[in-house]
Amino acid sequence: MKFYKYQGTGNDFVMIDNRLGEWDDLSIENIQKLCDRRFGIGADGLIKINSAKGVDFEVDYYNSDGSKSFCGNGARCSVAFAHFLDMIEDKTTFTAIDGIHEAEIKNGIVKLKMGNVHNINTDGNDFVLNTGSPHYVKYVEMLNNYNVYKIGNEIRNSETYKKEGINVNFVEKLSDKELFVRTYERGVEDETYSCGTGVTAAALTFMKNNNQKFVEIKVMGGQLKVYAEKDGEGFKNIWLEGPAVQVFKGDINLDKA
Ligand SMILES: N[C@H](CCC[C@H](N)C(=O)O)C(=O)O
Repeated sequence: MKFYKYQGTGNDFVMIDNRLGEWDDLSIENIQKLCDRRFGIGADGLIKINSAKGVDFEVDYYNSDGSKSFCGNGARCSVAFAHFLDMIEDKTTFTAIDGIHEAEIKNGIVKLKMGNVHNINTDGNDFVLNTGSPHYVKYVEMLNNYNVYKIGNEIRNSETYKKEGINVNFVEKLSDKELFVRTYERGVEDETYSCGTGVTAAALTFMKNNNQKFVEIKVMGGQLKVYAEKDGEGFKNIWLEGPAVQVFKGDINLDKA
């Protein structure tokens, strides 16, 4: 199997050009093996780029445990991959598990339009919302020293959330214009260096209390930007912007993975 390895602010993916459907039957066990950081290629997730009617392509995302979801950073990397394959120029429309997305790419920076968010719920002093995947958002102090794995794992597996699972984001306000976000990701079952839908969720919980339309987000793997407009209790015209990089390419014999 020919693969490409991409990363978006440290959230990393095995990327496969599946436009001919050669890997439609890729098993969950094989996806887990390919994502394994000791016995496989190693990644937070695997993405198949499929052909799709009426749009440029389909982004078919799997977490490293084989579960499916929408992935913001993965979608951004998919746009960079499609551009690399000369499937698109600087603008695209594609489909994913949560619906149709527009995106733009310029000099390796991908700007992805996220789905609208109709409401932000609360759980105690914390927030719960869906930005294409489900997110829990908790504001904390001194995030650098915070036990993201322990607390994130506890919330993700709590009575309320354990059935469907939820991504758990910890947020520290650095200034009126910048947040620091660390995320425990469902389906990876660990902290990742960046979570696109997660930083979007964090940004919206921040913007709901002020009139900003832009937030800079520091993540473990770099910097992301989120733009959004208030729309009643929710937000519309939400964009996630940041780098997407092809790290290497290769061939792997699935039988031996
Ligand atoms: N683990 C997430 C999907 C990937 C989200 C994250 N990698 C992103 O960039 O949005 C979930 O199961 O909902």
